[in-house]
Amino acid sequence: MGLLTKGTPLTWDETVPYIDYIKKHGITQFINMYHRLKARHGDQLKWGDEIEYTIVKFDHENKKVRVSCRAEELLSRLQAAEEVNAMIGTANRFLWRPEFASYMIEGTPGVPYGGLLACFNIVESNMIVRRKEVQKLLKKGESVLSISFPALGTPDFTDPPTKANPEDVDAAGSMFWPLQAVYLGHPRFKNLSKNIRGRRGSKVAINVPIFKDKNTKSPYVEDLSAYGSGDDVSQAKPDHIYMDHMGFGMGCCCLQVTFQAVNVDEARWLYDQLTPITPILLALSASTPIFRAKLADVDCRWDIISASVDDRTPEERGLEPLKNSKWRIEKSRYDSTDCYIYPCSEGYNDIPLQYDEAILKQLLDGDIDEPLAKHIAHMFIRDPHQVFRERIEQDDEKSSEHFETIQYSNWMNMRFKPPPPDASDIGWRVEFRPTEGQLTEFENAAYCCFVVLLTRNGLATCKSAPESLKGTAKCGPPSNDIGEMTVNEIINGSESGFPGLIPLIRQYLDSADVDVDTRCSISQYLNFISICYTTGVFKKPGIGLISSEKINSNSSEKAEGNSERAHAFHCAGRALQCSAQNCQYS
Ligand SMILES: Nc1ncnc2c1ncn2[C@@H]1O[C@H](COP(=O)(O)OP(=O)(O)OP(=O)(O)O)[C@@H](O)[C@H]1O
Ligand SMILES: N[C@@H](CCC(=O)O)C(=O)O
Ligand SMILES: N[C@@H](CS)C(=O)O
Repeated sequence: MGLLTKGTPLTWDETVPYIDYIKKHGITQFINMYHRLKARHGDQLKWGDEIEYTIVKFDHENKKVRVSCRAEELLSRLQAAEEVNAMIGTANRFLWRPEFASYMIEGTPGVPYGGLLACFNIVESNMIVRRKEVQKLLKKGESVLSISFPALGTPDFTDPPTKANPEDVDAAGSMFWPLQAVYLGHPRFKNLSKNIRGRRGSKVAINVPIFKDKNTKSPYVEDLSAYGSGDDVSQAKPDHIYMDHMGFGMGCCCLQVTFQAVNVDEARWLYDQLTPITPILLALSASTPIFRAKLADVDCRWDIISASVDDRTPEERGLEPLKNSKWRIEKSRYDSTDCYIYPCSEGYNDIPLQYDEAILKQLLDGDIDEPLAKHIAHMFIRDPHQVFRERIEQDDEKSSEHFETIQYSNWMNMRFKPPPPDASDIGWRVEFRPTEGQLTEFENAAYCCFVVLLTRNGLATCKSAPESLKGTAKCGPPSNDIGEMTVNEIINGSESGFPGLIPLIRQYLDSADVDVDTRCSISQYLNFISICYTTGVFKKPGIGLISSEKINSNSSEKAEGNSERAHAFHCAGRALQCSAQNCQYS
């Protein structure tokens, strides 16, 4: 959902003179916050899921499904219940927040779950009732999906009807994506897309490999003349599905899980331990094989979102010699993490990190230890895209807004989240972000509980978090105990001796105090993940920490096994059928 403060948003050109100021103060805010909260200890394990939903509308007469752009109206009704609960002092069962698109809403449990294993038994039912809560407000023909809509950006994909206008700067110049499909109830989303375009110097270009069957022409070149011409289509590549707006990525649905750690050290350790799991969960949960109603040769949203917010200049992308930009940047700001942050993980950091020396120095001078300072400095190579005129001057002792504007627009597979400055009951957290939204509550609950259970299980065979960061000298060199395994072996165990994540979780449950009913629910989740067919999607997986370079190569190799997987759709017997032009339920 991101940072939703309000004010008069600056355009990209208006932002430029303030960039250095905002970064400097963002870092000061982080330093102040870190020292104020670093000793915070004893927070309970808490966790919660976030599901992004798409509202659709069926037009049975014309056999067509469109997205229904009613998020703002639905949210005002869903959120009204929160206000009433606040007045009468009752806990919320759910919380509802806006997301990028005008057809999307995000739902979370009203309060985070706690450490009891019995919580695993209410996750799915909370998700079921959460969906019902929305369904109650839907109009005839409307439905709510927790997967990404496959026909985004096709002509006539919205209800009410809208039309893209490449001349509209507010719509970031897209020839497919109408402004009305962006959530306009908060300036964040329109502003981000406009300013990403402003910084990049052109609209974003997303090219996804098309799936080729025997009838697909080779090369496959789409006739885009009905949409635009000249500059509008100049970035479209043959053999690819072309898209040109942030919404094609950010308008996809994901399932995220946030954990609260006992203290900052544990949060940093958890961040590192979960990082190698992220590409595996992305592959397992892959459920986005169709873009602009065309079958793609990838089945995840990841590369599409990554390209959809890629604000790097041509110089930063390596297309032109460096002249005005400071450096080449390897990746978009939505991508995988580049470094571990727990001190004992430092030996695994083998990707050269870019950072501004002055920013790193500011952090080190502010007594932030080196691994954390480098992580923050590396995030701060990105410029802010959401600056409000009234909020430039801030009290750096009290506010963390300049820090958060950059932190919340570094959309990485993991996020390390300091406690909010104004909420004393929330501790240091990490967010697990790669998982794709699934069609059913059962699947969403299964992936969510699986990730949470991994954190209970000492993250499989890994050592538990050392007691204190002061022990860094005893960390020792990086382990060589690394083997190559398929996802199937990682999940279910390998002949080479790795027991597998699911058997390890089962072992843990055998020794834990868990009631029969909860154990039964968890067993079904584990069985589902265990049998969900996985091919050797990764060439270089590992368990525990592996080098950060390997994690990144895993991410880029994720598409390799795709042709062997009939997309994740078979796992749940889904009935959504898509032709080249649109999607329908059979
Ligand atoms: N103290 C807490 N500990 C752990 N999880 C929490 C805590 N408070 C809220 N959550 C859970 O964190 C999730 C996201 O809540 P939060 O308000 O932090 O969102 P956010 O920071 O805006 O999210 P995002 O990073 O996706 O933009 C929800 O699932 C919620 O239940
Ligand atoms: N919709 C985005 C995530 C949005 C966010 O950053 O919360 C996704 O599918 O990853
Ligand atoms: N979830 C995204 C959508 S742009 C954000 O607000 O950061």
